[in-house]
Amino acid sequence: MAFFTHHISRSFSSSAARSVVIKNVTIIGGGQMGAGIAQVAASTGHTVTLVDMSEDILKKSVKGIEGSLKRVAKKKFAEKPEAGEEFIQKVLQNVSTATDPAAAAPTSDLVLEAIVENLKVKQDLFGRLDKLAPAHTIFASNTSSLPITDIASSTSRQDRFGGLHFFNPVPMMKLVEVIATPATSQETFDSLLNFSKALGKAPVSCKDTPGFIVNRLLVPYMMEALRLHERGHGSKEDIDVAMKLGAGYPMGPFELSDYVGLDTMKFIIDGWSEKDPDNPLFAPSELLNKLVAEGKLGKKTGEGFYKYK
Ligand SMILES: C[C@H](O)CC(=O)SCCNC(=O)CCNC(=O)[C@H](O)C(C)(C)COP(=O)(O)OP(=O)(O)OC[C@H]1O[C@@H](n2cnc3c(N)ncnc32)[C@H](O)[C@@H]1OP(=O)(O)O
Ligand SMILES: NC(=O)c1ccc[n+]([C@@H]2O[C@H](COP(=O)([O-])OP(=O)(O)OC[C@H]3O[C@@H](n4cnc5c(N)ncnc54)[C@H](O)[C@@H]3O)[C@@H](O)[C@H]2O)c1
Repeated sequence: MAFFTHHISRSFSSSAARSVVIKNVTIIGGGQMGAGIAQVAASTGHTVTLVDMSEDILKKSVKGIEGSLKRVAKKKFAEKPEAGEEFIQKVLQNVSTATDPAAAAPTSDLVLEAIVENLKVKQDLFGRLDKLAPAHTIFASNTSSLPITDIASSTSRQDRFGGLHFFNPVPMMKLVEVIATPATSQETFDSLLNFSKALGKAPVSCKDTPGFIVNRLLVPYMMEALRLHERGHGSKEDIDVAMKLGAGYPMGPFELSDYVGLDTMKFIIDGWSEKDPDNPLFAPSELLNKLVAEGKLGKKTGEGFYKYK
């Protein structure tokens, strides 16, 4: 517990009494992250509406949630498969889907966005949501790299807007970065923090700076691995083995890039490079650009640096 208090302390006094208790959640974007967050929120007793652009995508999202729940249940209820099946059905009952945010936003305590990593698209979405959601509803973004302040600027509720940055795969990764902008109220921050804890996650507090904590360190490292390979200084297989066995990472940088999604990697590095073109840590990679142009986006499309069946 000391861990939380140490990391979460902020510079102004707490007024948690007035923070919103988050029960009904709308998650926009049913991709790897949105589906994972929906799963964890539903597993911890929240009512979730998952929103994406088509019924087909949503069917795939729910199938993914079911598959992941089976993996969780296999371990959690190893001795009692019937209890595992009951758990899966109970969790799935907490998840409904919609192709229009208007279906759920009016009754949501929290609207969390996990759509494509594009500022304009995120701003348009929140601008529209601002008119649909009641005053108490908190908005949050799962962005990897964009300033929360910029995303929030399309709404009239900057005080009820923050960042909630989850990690892939959401059911397994314990960390959530909770981001307050200078305009985020203490009540909103407390609500997001308490929500993260209710999901069983370990939250840390981050300033609204590019990449927050993890990505500011992790993405330059992953890009540096690409550049090392591009210079001919190591095969991707050897670099992956080296970082797993020599540095204790669970995945090598190429495996992890494929896992994150090469489109997301490119969005992140292009955005940072545009803002800080002289920073060599943000220099683009021709190999990454080529793979993305070919639609090889990593595990989610079946091929990236490696092939997946
Ligand atoms: C860019 C963004 O903004 C920020 C980010 O997210 S950066 C990315 C952060 N993520 C990481 O760094 C992930 C690094 N990788 C890992 O931690 C591990 O490789 C891993 C947890 C993904 C998988 O573990 P690993 O032991 O390597 O592989 P694997 O044998 O497939 O999985 C072990 C168990 O984990 C569990 N598991 C893995 N993925 C799961 C999922 N999606 N759902 C449920 N359970 C899962 C399962 O119980 C699995 O056992 P099973 O195969 O019997 O079902
Ligand atoms: N992949 C990661 O490791 C990771 C980790 C943390 C945060 N993020 C961030 O989370 C967000 C989503 O990433 P992802 O990996 O889940 O991407 P993804 O490509 O797997 O999924 C994105 C989903 O959003 C949907 N979508 C796009 N625009 C939409 C809109 N206007 N309305 C509704 N749905 C829309 C797409 O159809 C797709 O299903 C990005 O901002 C990314 O930077 C990614």
